[in-house]
Amino acid sequence: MIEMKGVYKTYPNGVTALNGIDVYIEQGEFVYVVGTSGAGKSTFTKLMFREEKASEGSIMVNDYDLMTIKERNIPYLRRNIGVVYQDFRLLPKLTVYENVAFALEVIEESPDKIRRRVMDVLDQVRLKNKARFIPDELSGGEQQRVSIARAIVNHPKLLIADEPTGNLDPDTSWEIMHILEEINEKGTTILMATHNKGIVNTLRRRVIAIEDGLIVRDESRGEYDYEI
Ligand SMILES: Nc1ncnc2c1ncn2[C@@H]1O[C@H](COP(=O)(O)OP(=O)(O)OP(=O)(O)O)[C@@H](O)[C@H]1O
Repeated sequence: MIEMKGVYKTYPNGVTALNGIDVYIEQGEFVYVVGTSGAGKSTFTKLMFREEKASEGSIMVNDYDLMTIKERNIPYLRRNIGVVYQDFRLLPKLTVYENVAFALEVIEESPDKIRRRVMDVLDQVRLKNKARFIPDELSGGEQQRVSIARAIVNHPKLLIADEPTGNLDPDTSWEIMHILEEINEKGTTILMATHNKGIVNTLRRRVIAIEDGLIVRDESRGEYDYEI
């Protein structure tokens, strides 16, 4: 569950990226966040895992109050949130297996549990056969699937994807979308910032449009509605 009320974000350089956001997202929803470049989409998503802190307003994510959360509790908030980026952000010297296991090792799961869970999740993104490869030996779509596996290995309630298909060709982008849909069907909330008109207009879901730091449109089964 995500709830924002009267949320403003002004960066230290004086740029106001969010201008009074009110939104409620239920557990299990699939939401696209659309808007022109610089509209505030990334800022909106970054507030949810406390990558950035709001300047004003209230934000609740999975029962955490993000305005009052203590620094030492932020890692616990983040255990329930997976994040996927346009540029994958894998560790280049680690194998596929190690990139995914890393997220569990830092929370000190037992080796047995780690092995089982990593192979399960690699199976889910159809990369079990490439567990020993390093990122450079994979295609862009495969790298993005590793980054999705890493994001969901801990069973997060929320998966944030910031332009996950931005660096991929159309076929590969659809592959990624089908995986995100499967993850959503298992109950994970998905929040996806995107410029991909074809995907938004085909795979109809809730669309939140942001312009100049404000939500200007919020429709279930909405449209992309921009030229780019
Ligand atoms: N760390 C930062 N410091 C200062 N200003 C920032 C910072 N991050 C973003 N901004 C500014 O905040 C505004 C919103 O940026 P944001 O990245 O949220 O937009 P966006 O909608 O995600 O854009 P894009 O589609 O290009 O990724 C822009 O004017 C941007 O320059």
